[in-house]
Amino acid sequence: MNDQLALPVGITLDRFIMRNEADFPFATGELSQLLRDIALAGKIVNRDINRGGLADISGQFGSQNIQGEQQMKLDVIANIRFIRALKNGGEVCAIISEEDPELLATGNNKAKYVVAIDPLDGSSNIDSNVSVGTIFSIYRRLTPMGTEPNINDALQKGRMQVAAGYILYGSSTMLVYTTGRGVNGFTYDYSLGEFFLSHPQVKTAAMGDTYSCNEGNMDDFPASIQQYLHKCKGQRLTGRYIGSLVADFHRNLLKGGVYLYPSTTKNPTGKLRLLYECFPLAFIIEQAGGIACDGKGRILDIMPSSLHQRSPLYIGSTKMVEDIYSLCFADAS
Ligand SMILES: O=P(O)(O)OC[C@H]1O[C@](O)(COP(=O)(O)O)[C@@H](O)[C@@H]1O
Ligand SMILES: [Mg+2]
Ligand SMILES: [Mg+2]
Repeated sequence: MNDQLALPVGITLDRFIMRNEADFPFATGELSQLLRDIALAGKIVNRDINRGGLADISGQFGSQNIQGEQQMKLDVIANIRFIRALKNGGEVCAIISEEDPELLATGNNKAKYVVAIDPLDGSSNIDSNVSVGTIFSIYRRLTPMGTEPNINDALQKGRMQVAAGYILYGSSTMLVYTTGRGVNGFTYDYSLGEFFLSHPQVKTAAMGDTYSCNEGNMDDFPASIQQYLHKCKGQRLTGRYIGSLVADFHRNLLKGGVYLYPSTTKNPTGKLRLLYECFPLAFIIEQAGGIACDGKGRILDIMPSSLHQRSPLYIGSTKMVEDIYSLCFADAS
């Protein structure tokens, strides 16, 4: 009997986390518990998103976030769910969220970790039933345990992340993360309420045939990027742009490709935010064998100076990002 067809393969997220804990000699279980807290909040938000078209949670919330963006109801709901799960979990002393202007101290001053989070990525797609996501990044605090956390705990280089990941709410729901030992993907089985390992040790191709970019802004892009996009067309590469960073990133991660969000006149320093969009995805792509840069250097080497700092982002298959980088470099010199 071919049991491949009969039983779901892969171990549960919980068991995987436990096994991986053994890789860290000084592990105390706090990071494992924090990952479980995030997965639980993800399941709850997944349920909310599945109901996304129903009147009570669709549409705008009626307020703006610090980025000047209209908040969708699901932005606010997802933000509340994740902040509650992180506070109640007890492993996090401070949170940086796209939806909150300031650093949020959780009151767990004995806690070791700081989390930066984009509770709902792809907000412009929420009401049209297109894939959206959640992006998270985890650091060890710099201030002593037991004291009040402060902004320095949040303003660390991307290289200092101890873990990062995203949840993709798409045709299936997936959790993809790294703790610096490769990238693993888990698919949610609704009938069992469990995430199962479905994509072990994900590696991205050095060269892909897909580029993702909002070409509507083409005339605003730096000359080097316009040159690169013309080159992509010349090579008959495929243009794919969902408009949800997590979804575009995930496709390119699995199939090879590059995602570009350059600076524009509207966003001269880029649109995407370093702490809870660029840094976590850069950590994942580097663990999967790809790279991420801002046109001047590696994203993970940037030292942030503000919580909601933006950056241009070029991320994906190594050969494609290196191509962009050398054009940007030539343009700058
Ligand atoms: O509409 P644009 O300018 O192409 O921007 C789309 C990009 O902005 C984002 O929606 C920004 O993220 P949020 O939805 O979390 O604000 C990305 O997901 C997406 O890739
Ligand atoms: Mg986002
Ligand atoms: Mg968002």
